[in-house]
Amino acid sequence: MRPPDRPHPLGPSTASPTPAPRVPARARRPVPAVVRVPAALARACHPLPTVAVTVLVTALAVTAGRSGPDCAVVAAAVLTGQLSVGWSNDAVDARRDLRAGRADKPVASGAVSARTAWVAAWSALALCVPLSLVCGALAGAAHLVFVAAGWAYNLGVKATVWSWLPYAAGFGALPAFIALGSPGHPPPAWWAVGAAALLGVGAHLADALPDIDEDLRAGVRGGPQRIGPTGVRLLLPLPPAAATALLVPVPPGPEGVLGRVAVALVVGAVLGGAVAAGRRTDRPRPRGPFVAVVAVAAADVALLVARGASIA
Ligand SMILES: CC(C)=CCC/C(C)=C/CC/C(C)=C/COP(=O)(O)OP(=O)(O)O
Repeated sequence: MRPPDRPHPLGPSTASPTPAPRVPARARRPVPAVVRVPAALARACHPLPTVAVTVLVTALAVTAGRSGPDCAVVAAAVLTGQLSVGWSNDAVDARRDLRAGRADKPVASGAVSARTAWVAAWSALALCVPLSLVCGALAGAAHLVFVAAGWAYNLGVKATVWSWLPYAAGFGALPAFIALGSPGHPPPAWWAVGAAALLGVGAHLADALPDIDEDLRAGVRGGPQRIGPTGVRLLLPLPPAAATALLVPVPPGPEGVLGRVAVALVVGAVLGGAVAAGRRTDRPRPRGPFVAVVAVAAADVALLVARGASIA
C-alpha cells in the first residue's frame, strides 16, 4: 500500500475507510521507487498464470521437437504476451478494484500508477509482436490471436456473457502456434485445439469462482457471475473431463500411465463431487472436489505436453 501521506493517483477510494495505524516515524520511511515499482509490476502481471502459460507452451515446443533457439523464442514471445495481458488487466480494472477496496491489486492500491502499468503493458506488447513473427507469419498470427483474446477480455468482454470465449479462442490457438511454427508449417491436430480450448474455459471458471461475489458488487457480469457460484462449482469438472475424453483415446499411440491417471482422476472427481453434493456438512465449500478438478486439469496439461510430438 502507498504510505498514507501520498495522495492516491486514482483519487480517493469509496471503500469504507480503515483508521490509519500509528506507525513509528522510522518504519514509515518510503520504499525507494527503484525497488517499489518493479516489485509492484511483478505482482501486477498476474505472475501465476504468466509463468504457468509460458512454461506450458515452451514445454509443448520442446516435446514437438523444436530446436533450443526456437524454444527460447517461443518462451520469450509467450512471456511478453502474457506480461502485456496481465499488466493491461490491472490497469483497466484499477478504478473498479479501488472502489471494491482490492488491496491485493498493486495499481488499485497505489503501489504502482496506472500510467506505469500501461507503459509496461504496451512495451511488452511491442516486444511480443516481432518475437511472435520470428516464429513464422502463420505461427506468429496464431500467437497474436491468443494475446488479442487476452486484451479483448480485459477491455470489456470479461463483463459480458461471452467472457469464456477469449479463453476458448486464445488457448485453442496455442497448439496452432506450435504446429504452424514447425518445419513445413503443418496445421494443428483438431483434438489438441479442442483440448486446449476446453482447458482455457476451465481456467476461466476456476479463476472467476473465488471472486464472484466481489465481481457482482463491482458490476462485472461475465459468464461465471451470471451462472453463480453453485452453478460454476457444478460446471467446473466438465471442461477438464471433456479435455480428458479428447486427449486419452483420440491421439495416435497408447495412452500410457498419464492417460490412465487422468481417467482415474476424472472418475474420482465425479464420484467425489457426487458424494460431497449428497453429504450434509457445516463447511459451505468442500475443498475436495475443487482439488480433484485442478488435479484433472493438471493431468490434462501433462497429457497435452506428452502428446506434443503428434500435435502437428
Ligand atoms: C483471456 C486470456 C486469453 C487470458 C490469458 C491467460 C491469463 C489467465 C492471463 C492472466 C491475466 C488475466 C486476464 C486474468 C483474469 O483477470 P480477471 O480480471 O478476470 O480476474 P483478476 O484480475 O481478479 O484475477
